[in-house]
Amino acid sequence: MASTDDIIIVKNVSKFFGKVQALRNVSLTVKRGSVVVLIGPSGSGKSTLLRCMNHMEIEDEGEIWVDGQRLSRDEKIINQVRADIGMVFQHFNLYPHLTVLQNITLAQRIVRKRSQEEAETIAMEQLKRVGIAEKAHNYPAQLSGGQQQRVAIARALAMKPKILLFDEPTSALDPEMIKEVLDVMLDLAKAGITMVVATHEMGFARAAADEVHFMDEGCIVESGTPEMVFDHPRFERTRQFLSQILFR
Ligand SMILES: Nc1ncnc2c1ncn2[C@@H]1O[C@H](COP(=O)(O)OP(=O)(O)OP(=O)(O)O)[C@@H](O)[C@H]1O
Repeated sequence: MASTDDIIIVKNVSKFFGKVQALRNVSLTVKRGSVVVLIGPSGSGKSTLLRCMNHMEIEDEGEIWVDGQRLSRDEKIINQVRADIGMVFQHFNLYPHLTVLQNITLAQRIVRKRSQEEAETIAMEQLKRVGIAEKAHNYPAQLSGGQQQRVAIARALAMKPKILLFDEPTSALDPEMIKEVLDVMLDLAKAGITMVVATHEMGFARAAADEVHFMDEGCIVESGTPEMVFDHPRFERTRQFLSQILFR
C-alpha cells in the first residue's frame, strides 16, 4: 500500500521506442529523504526510467505518482513536476554563453519567479555548498568537468527541488574529477535530500544508497540494500554484471 512517505511511486510502467521496449513492467517506490541507486548494463533502461519520473519521457503503460500527484499529459502538472524535480545529466548542460551565476539564476527567475537579488543570494549559497563560490563569474568553458558538474548540481539545488535525479553524473568526467562530484553527492545524501541516481559507481552506491535496483533489459531484476545486492545477489544475471564491474 502507498504511504505518504513514498514521494515517487512507479507502478507497472512500460515504455517503447518503436519496436524497442526500454521498460518492462517496472515498479518501485522512493521514500522521502532516501537515496535510490539504479545500476545495470548500458541500455538496461536506467535513463528512460529517470526520464519518465520527471516526464521528459511519457510511459506507455502504468502509472507514475510524484508527491501524491499522478503524472499525466496535463501541461500544468508537467510543469509543476519538472519544477519540483531537479535533474543532473551526464553532460552538465550548462549554457556556454552565460556565467556560472547566470546559469544558476536563470531558471529560478523564470520558473520560481524570484527577484534577481534573491536568485543570486540562493545561487551563491548553493555554489558555496558545492565548494566553488569563487567561480561564480567564470564561464563554463573556464571550468574543469568536475567543476562544471558541481555547477549543474548547484543549479538543480537552487530550485529547492523535492527530489534530485542524477543520470550518470560522473560518466563524462576524467577519473581524477569523479571523486569531487561523488563527495558532493554523498554530502547531499547525508543531508537527507531525496535522490535517485543512475550510476556505474558502485563505491558510491554502497556508501550512499538506501536501496539499489539492478536493471537488465528494461526490467528491475533485483532490489535491496547495497549489502543484499552487492554481497548476496540472488540472481545469476546480477552476479554476472557485478563480476564485470570495477569497484572503487
Ligand atoms: N529516444 C530514444 N529512441 C529510441 N530508442 C531509445 C531512446 N532512448 C532510449 N532508447 C533505447 O531504450 C533502451 C534503454 O535505454 P536507456 O538509455 O534507458 O538505458 P541505460 O540503462 O540508461 O543505458 P546507459 O547506461 O548506456 O545510459 C536502449 O535499447 C536504448 O537504445
